[in-house]
Amino acid sequence: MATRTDLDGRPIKLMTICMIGAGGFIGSHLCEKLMSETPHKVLALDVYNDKIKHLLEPDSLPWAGRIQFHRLNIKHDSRLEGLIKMADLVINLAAICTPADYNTRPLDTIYSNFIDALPVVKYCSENNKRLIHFSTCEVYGKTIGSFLPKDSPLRQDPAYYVLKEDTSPCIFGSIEKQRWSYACAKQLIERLIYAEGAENGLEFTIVRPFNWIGPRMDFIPGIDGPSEGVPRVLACFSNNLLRREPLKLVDGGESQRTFIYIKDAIEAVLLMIENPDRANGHIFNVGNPNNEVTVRQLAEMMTKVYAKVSGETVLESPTVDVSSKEFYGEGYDDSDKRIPDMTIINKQLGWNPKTSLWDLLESTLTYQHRTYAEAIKKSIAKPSAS
Ligand SMILES: NC(=O)c1ccc[n+]([C@@H]2O[C@H](COP(=O)([O-])OP(=O)(O)OC[C@H]3O[C@@H](n4cnc5c(N)ncnc54)[C@H](O)[C@@H]3O)[C@@H](O)[C@H]2O)c1
Ligand SMILES: O=c1ccn([C@@H]2O[C@H](COP(=O)(O)OP(=O)(O)O[C@H]3OC[C@](O)(CO)[C@H]3O)[C@@H](O)[C@H]2O)c(=O)[nH]1
Repeated sequence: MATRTDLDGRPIKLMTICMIGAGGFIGSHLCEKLMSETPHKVLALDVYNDKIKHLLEPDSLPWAGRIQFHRLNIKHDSRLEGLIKMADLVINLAAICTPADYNTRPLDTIYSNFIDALPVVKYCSENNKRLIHFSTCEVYGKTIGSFLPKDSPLRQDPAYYVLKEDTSPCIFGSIEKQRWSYACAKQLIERLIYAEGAENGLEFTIVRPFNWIGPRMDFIPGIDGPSEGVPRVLACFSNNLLRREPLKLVDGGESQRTFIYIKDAIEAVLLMIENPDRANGHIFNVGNPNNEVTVRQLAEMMTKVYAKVSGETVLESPTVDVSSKEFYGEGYDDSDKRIPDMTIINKQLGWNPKTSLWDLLESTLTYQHRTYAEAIKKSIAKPSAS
């Protein structure tokens, strides 16, 4: 490999990266990128490795020896500190991060996103290890604009809805709206990391992903995950399309999101990894402000794209409305709108997202169809045991 240089033209030092949560959606793409495009070593920690199996086997892979999987639960495993000590950089992705869990398993959610992350921060601080911690766009909660009257002209003013790392407030609902257990736990761990930086000199970067989507996200219920499980919206809608069921729109599908292709987002993370002088001490929004849709529009676009890639016809009634209480249960609430401000990441790393929503859905739904269509057909054909 030719000498690789950072954004300031300096040679990039070879690193050993301890990646916690490496077996998940983002972790699998980050491992893939690090193996195929860099010479860095990865200590991949997770409870599962199904999504990175293709990187671990067979032994003849060009990167064999550069990625090592350690099956462990960071809640209770004495190997964690030793693995952190072996690394130059720690990336923490481990979390419960599916909204269906926030109001139904609030304790697990708070423990996972705050308590379980504490030893990671402590070991990094005590051993002078750089930390890239994955937080979330949900720390912003609701927009200021959502509290204005529906017909207020101020709702059109970006000052009332664009989310900025250094100035936007974090607006959550009441305590009984347990949806916010996740955002609140993520906010507190961000504050703790920031304080470790300020008081003890911890070198850190905090990433706030804005709805990264793509292949390998979550699971398809009844195929590679529990039949009653509720994954994030991409997998929910993929599951509906694969089964030829109407897509379920929660509370009318009026919430707005900006979706970014996982491969664009991973480029941003690689820049953070390899440009510590530009990334340390910063909190970065990572999203695609150009890909904003309502959830209803997302459903309509996914329906069209799926018809194109599968060759199947569209259902007569492609969507159905459900209440959030019916779909998620008591205590659900929602972020109304999520547009990331890109000033800081642009200035520090010169990064911009590239892929349009249509294009990213086309490649993702092609993957979903290729990976799951046969398995779903078989599962439907199989008479259920009664
Ligand atoms: N995907 C997104 O758009 C998005 C948006 C906002 C925030 N995030 C954050 O990014 C991170 C990764 O998200 P993802 O989408 O890849 O989720 P994911 O669920 O696919 O990955 C998380 C991984 O962490 C592992 N994990 C959880 N608890 C663990 C423990 N105690 N010990 C060991 N491993 C454990 C899980 O097994 C899983 O493989 C999370 O912190 C999440 O909050 C993601
Ligand atoms: O079948 C469905 C599933 C969901 N919805 C609605 O879609 C919106 C988005 O839902 P989802 O992708 O599940 O998650 P959120 O965007 O609300 O939250 C995530 O954002 C980042 C992260 O931190 C980690 O990924 C997580 O908290 C939402 O409005 C659902 O109600 C639907 O209509 N139908």
